[in-house]
Amino acid sequence: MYNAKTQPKGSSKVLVFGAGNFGSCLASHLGDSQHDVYIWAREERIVTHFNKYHRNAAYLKDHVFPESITAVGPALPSEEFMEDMDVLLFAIPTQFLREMLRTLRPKFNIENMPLMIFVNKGIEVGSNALTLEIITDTCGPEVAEAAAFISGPSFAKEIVDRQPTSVSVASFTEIEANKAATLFHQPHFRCYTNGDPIGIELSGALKNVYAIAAGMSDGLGFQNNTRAMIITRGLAELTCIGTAYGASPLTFLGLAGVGDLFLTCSSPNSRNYTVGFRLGQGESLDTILNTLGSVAEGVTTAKGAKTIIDGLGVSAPIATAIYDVLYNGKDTRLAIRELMELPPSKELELPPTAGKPTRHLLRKLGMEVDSPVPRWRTVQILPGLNDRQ
Ligand SMILES: NC(=O)C1=CN([C@@H]2O[C@H](COP(=O)(O)OP(=O)(O)OC[C@H]3O[C@@H](n4cnc5c(N)ncnc54)[C@H](O)[C@@H]3O)[C@@H](O)[C@H]2O)C=CC1
Ligand SMILES: O=C(CO)COP(=O)(O)O
Repeated sequence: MYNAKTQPKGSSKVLVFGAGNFGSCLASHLGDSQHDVYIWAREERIVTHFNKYHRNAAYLKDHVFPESITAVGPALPSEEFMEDMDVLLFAIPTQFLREMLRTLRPKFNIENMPLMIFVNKGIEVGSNALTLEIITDTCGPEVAEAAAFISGPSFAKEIVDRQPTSVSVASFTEIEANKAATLFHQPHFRCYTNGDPIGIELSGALKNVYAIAAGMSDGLGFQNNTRAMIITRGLAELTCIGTAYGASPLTFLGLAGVGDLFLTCSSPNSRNYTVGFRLGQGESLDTILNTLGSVAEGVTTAKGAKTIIDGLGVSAPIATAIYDVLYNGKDTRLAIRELMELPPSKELELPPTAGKPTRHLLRKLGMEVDSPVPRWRTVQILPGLNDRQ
């Protein structure tokens, strides 16, 4: 029977999966706050180099990590090692997460589960699943219900430079969101909790598609008016898609929604913006992806987003145009022209919150489907859930 491990009052033992930009950055942030941190990398050379020099040989190369952090891998950690952890933090791109969780699941002691935190921002290709569904399929509904999701305007490089930063921390289970927020909260890193993990996940995944659009516009030479239009109309699309999906429209006004949308649509430090910029400048998608050196989740997420948009029957012309540019060879300048030539329409018309995908997901999770918008309240009436420590 599922049981969440009691979290210690002071320092926690944290195992971070993924030694890319964001996994390394979060390991550094937690290591800085006196937590006992381990980082798993799948490349032997990264593990060896990290433990010798306290630097990551492939990502955030200029950063010196706290000496307290230990790199492990490339073999996956043992059952005993993971059971000893208070927190398992996943910073793995969405497309690889299912395989990773499937491999790890037999090593979990479900009766003594560490807090599980996920920071990836994407939709799985093929299944169109959010991370919540991937966790449900691989680890079971109780693990998914207790999982926490961190999202918001947070470039890895700026976090390690201790730039003041804020994020949303969401879970269906309030107590777990609070635990994750407490773990990360620092004077330079504020955490706000949120009870709509589906809305938070959709925000993080879809903003990447709009970041490609904004970059593309800049790459084509359009200026500030155009970028502001894309950000604002992107927010309207994001809110319509999310509301029809069954999330709270208010979630999209938060850090993970408009906050991250604004950040990634307006900075060349965003990989998704960069993909769009280079497309606008005339490079091919293959060349860009072969030389980017890091993941841009918006490229794969555009596929799932298109299927979700079509399935919900909502109007999302920008996301659809990006899908056509990426996968149907549509010319970037033509895409912008066609968007501009659309007939006038109402500025914001929220679809009725049918929430079919959310209802499907909640049923899979074994949760009550009494409201189209999931809230902590819904979770709290389930017997026993509040008793979890
Ligand atoms: N970099 C950033 O500022 C932020 C990134 N994120 C999200 O965090 C997630 C990870 O992003 P980054 O660390 O930036 O990506 P990255 O491209 O810097 O690193 C990717 C990591 O995934 C690992 N990886 C690649 N293939 C794998 C596989 N088959 N199995 C397991 N691991 C594999 C790589 O070894 C590497 O450690 C993404 O979903 C991203 O959207 C979220 C917030 C900020
Ligand atoms: O999500 C991010 C910052 O919040 C990082 O964006 P990119 O993946 O586009 O670099």
